[in-house]
Amino acid sequence: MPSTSMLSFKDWKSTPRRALSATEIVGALARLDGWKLTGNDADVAIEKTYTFANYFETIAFVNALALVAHRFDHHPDLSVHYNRCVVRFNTHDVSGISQTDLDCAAQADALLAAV
Ligand SMILES: C[C@H](O)[C@H](O)[C@H]1CNC2=NC(N)=NC(=O)C2=N1
Repeated sequence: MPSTSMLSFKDWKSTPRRALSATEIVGALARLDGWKLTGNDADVAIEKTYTFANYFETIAFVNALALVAHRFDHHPDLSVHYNRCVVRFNTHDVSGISQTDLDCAAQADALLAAV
């Protein structure tokens, strides 16, 4: 029986990842709020800046995002400031952007949809 633990990520680890095409990335970003493409070649990533009222809220978001990263076995680069956090996702295995990056971006947004 599959684990229903919120800490489980084995289903995601078994999902093969492939680099999305430029057309696929542009189409997907149009359906996400505030995410943009940055960098190029091996440094390409999708990025969003989340702003908060204060440091406590920023860190609470970072901690919640850590759970998403663990579940997906996919870990964003974070730039943490007093009232904002810059989140960057890319997929090392494919040297580009994969569906996992987009899924994690949507999950990051969903963390804030409830508050
Ligand atoms: C072995 C492990 O699944 C991989 O190294 C994972 C870990 N976390 C990751 N995080 C990100 N952002 N991109 C990856 O390609 C990636 N790969």
